[in-house]
Amino acid sequence: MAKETLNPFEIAQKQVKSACDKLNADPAVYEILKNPMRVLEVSFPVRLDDGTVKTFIGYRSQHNNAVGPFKGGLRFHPDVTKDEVKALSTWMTFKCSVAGIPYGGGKGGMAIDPKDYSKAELERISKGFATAISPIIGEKVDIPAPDVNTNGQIMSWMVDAYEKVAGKSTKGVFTGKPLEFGGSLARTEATGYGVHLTAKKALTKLNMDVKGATYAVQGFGNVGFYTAYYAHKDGAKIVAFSNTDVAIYNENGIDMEAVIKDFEENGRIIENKGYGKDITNAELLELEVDVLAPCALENQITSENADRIKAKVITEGANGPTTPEADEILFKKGIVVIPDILANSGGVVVSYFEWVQNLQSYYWSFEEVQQKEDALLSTAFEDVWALADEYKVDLRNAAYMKSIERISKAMKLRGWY
Ligand SMILES: NC(=O)C1=CN([C@@H]2O[C@H](COP(=O)(O)OP(=O)(O)OC[C@H]3O[C@@H](n4cnc5c(N)ncnc54)[C@H](O)[C@@H]3O)[C@@H](O)[C@H]2O)C=CC1
Ligand SMILES: O=C(O)CCC(=O)C(=O)O
Repeated sequence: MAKETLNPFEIAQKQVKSACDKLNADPAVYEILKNPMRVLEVSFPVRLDDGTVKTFIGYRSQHNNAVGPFKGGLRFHPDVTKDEVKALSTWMTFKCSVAGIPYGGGKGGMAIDPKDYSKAELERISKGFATAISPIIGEKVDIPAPDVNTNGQIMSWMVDAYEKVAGKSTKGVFTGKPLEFGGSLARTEATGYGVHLTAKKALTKLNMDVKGATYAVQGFGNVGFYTAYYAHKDGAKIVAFSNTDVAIYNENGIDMEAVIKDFEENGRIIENKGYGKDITNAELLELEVDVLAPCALENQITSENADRIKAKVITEGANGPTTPEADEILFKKGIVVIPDILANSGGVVVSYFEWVQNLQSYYWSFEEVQQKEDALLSTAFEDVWALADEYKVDLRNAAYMKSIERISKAMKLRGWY
């Protein structure tokens, strides 16, 4: 057997190829979808607080815009590579399509750790990056948003830099903005809300009740926290969570009211304040739970550990946490994997709502946004579940198949093949 690849772009290509084959799609469809349409690498100088100048490298990958403008986040993380950004942009194309929103896929990033810089430096870096990619982004062209280690403040700096280049007010060029600056209610909560919503739907399909269902959540940032928050709200028992500082297990259920207070006060969980016993991140993945939610980074569930996973449902908050080899093992074990492009699509869905509100300059209530998110995700989940049933494939293949049907029609109508 060939050695398992952990290169996210090779993994993304494998996933697209697998679904194209299962659909018996015209060979031109994979030929077009296997590569991003454009990948921009930029290098720009920033003056640091000590007076020295440092050059930063950034990427923006635009995978496919047959359905609509490119859309997807910007990541600031030391491990960012061009191939990672290409993979993430590929996943965005299929994510937007499976959710039924009018976008293609894009993604960008820089290999930096924001913790290494002062707030003033981070502002100059963010504005420098936005200016450097400004020739290829725009409200109707490519609309970035937050991803790992980026947030509403960073989006606001980027809007400011972009508007200076564009010479006009155009807040809809970035989403994930703070409320006071054109953001949408329910965007902060949106991804985790959807990650839990899709898990709840899978539990129902398995005739299991969400009340009392046990959850383990790996990665406790924006996505992981709100996944646990909404699961807790629905009566589930959060037995474990982790981030880069802690990994905690409590078989009786973690005191979520205390954790929510801690998170809201500090922006993250820095230490284990008696929430349970310390475990490792690897142990968390292998716990006997009803729902496992990997909400951190890629390649967490591989052929190395897939056999030891005991969860009944895996809901992928993160992008790319499971390799294709692991998928096969999990499918054989009967574990339901709700793929990233479906499970975490709530974020881009509400980014879409933010963009629509920006274009109209008319803003909706929290409830209205969340109801609309619920409606889109529920339809997508049911469609993907039915397709998986029809073709006897896993939900990942089914989600790609549903997307490819839509994208290939748009490409055909445009005369691309
Ligand atoms: N923020 C959003 O709206 C969306 C995010 N995603 C994906 O969700 C994932 C998480 O993103 P965010 O929550 O936004 O980022 P974040 O920066 O808010 O949080 C990331 C969390 O993961 C933890 N983490 C990092 N490496 C880890 C490891 N090896 N083990 C355990 N924990 C680890 C960090 O400590 C932090 O708690 C990423 O894959 C991202 O692409 C997907 C869809 C939308
Ligand atoms: O909100 C968005 O536009 C993009 C979110 C994103 O980057 C993702 O879904 O991975």
